[in-house]
Amino acid sequence: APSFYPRDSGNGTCRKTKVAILGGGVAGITAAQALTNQSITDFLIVEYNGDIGGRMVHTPFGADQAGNPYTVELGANWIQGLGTEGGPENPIWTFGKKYNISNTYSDYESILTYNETGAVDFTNLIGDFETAWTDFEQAAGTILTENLQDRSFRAGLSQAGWKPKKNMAAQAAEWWEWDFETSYPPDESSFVFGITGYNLSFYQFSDENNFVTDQRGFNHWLKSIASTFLTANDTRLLLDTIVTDVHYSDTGVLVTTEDGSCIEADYAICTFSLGVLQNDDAVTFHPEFPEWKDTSIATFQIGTYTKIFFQFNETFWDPDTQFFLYASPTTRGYYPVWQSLSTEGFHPDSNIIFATVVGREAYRIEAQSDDETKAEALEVLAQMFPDVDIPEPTAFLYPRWSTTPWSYGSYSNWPVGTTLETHQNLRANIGRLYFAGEHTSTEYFGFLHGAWFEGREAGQRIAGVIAKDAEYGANSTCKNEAGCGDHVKYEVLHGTTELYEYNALNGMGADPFYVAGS
Ligand SMILES: Cc1cc2nc3c(=O)[nH]c(=O)nc-3n(C[C@H](O)[C@H](O)[C@H](O)COP(=O)(O)OP(=O)(O)OC[C@H]3O[C@@H](n4cnc5c(N)ncnc54)[C@H](O)[C@@H]3O)c2cc1C
Repeated sequence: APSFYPRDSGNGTCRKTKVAILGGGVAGITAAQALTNQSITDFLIVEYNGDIGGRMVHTPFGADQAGNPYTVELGANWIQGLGTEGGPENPIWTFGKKYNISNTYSDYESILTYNETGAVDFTNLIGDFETAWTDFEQAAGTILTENLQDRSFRAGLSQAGWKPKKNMAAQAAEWWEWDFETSYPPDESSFVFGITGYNLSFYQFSDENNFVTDQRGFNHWLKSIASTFLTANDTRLLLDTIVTDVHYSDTGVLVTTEDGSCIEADYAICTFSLGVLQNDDAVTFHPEFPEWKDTSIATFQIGTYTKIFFQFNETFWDPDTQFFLYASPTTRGYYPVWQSLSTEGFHPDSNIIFATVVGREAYRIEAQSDDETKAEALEVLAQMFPDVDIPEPTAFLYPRWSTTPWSYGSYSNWPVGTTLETHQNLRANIGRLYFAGEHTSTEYFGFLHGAWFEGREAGQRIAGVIAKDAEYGANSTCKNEAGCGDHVKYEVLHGTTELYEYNALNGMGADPFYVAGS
């Protein structure tokens, strides 16, 4: 073994495999499927939790009339951008249909607005924001085409005439349109890549978002896919196994786990979240990452998106409305969106509603106790519904994504002034260590489908290079659009992204210029 490998601690030797897949979320399972499809069955999936699915995770909550709990999603909940007849389709939508995942169209027009005095209609501001969107998306297109400097989403908005300033209703409308999706404020988000990301999911596929209500859990589709190539107690799936160290080189990868065992692999695919990669206490990589990789990990952002669930003994809000938007008089993003599940198509008569907070408010709320959060949220409901004597919830819970040790955040976002080169360095392999996950997706970062495409890409790249090395070799076809084996990477980063760089080698195989209705 290479000299940097730690000596075997026990009397045994490390378990050996061709490909170690680190993480059993969407990217990990899709990578395993891609390997299987190319006849590479010698792999191991190493997963922290007792189940696969990663950030697509559910929990029992509250009780129905028969006393059985509902299933609610703590992480991913929507299929975002479905697809059109004959057009490209979001793979999550394809599998959702295939495995009969129950879901309901999220009607963003089904919204009532509130402030601290109760119901007040400021839906016109949502309309104003959307009018500005059609203007500023053109400006982003110009920046992209002419290789100009990126700016903040805030700057883009302002130049299109959208200036919410201290108007808290306008701030709430803006939060609803932007932060709710990206979990970052416009001030901290890239203008150009905010627009390309939006276009590639919502113009390329479709502008529909369908909310999953399946009582088997959203991840049922992923488990169904896994069951096509993993047997019931497949010894290639190592659950409840925490990776602590990864030693990598040009010849192999050694993975050590908390229980003291180790895996020696020819290749590895690390699908850990950007939050895990950024956290010094999570997993240690040996040698330390080179400057180009380290810079990209430090540059991109991982947000926090927190859903706070309540069950009451009655539905005191309008049961026919899906969304309730609240404008706090003092704090942007303070319990801003409430979503009813006690509504036709969801879980009618369940008396369940949940609030969503993101970013700094999410950090604040995740750091406080359940009781503190419950009291704040009930006070907001009392302002929204002044005629209602708000009852104590019969069930209450929320996850703490910002401190979850296998995720450290919810999903990634691109900050101001990033380039495709910076992001490509997040994707690129170092020696035999490859990376995949929602955060490595140039086209669909933040989404389940981003993780799906990137997992497949990593599996195909490795399968391709193994086939070449096996020397059936020179003529074997590389089943990967962007090539097999090593990714492109950039030791020196340029200030902007040239138009020709929008290509599959940099993860942008699709056209970033999708426009509404295309
Ligand atoms: C609150 C929230 C809401 C979201 N909403 C949506 C949505 O509505 N629609 C949508 O498309 N996307 C949504 N997303 C994003 C979506 O969940 C992710 O893009 C996707 O699940 C990421 O998959 P992945 O395979 O890249 O990463 P992960 O799912 O994080 O998989 C990585 C795996 O690695 C494991 N792991 C981590 N550390 C270790 C370790 N040390 N040892 C062993 N294993 C380890 C983890 O347990 C995990 O299973 C949401 C995410 C969150 C958190």
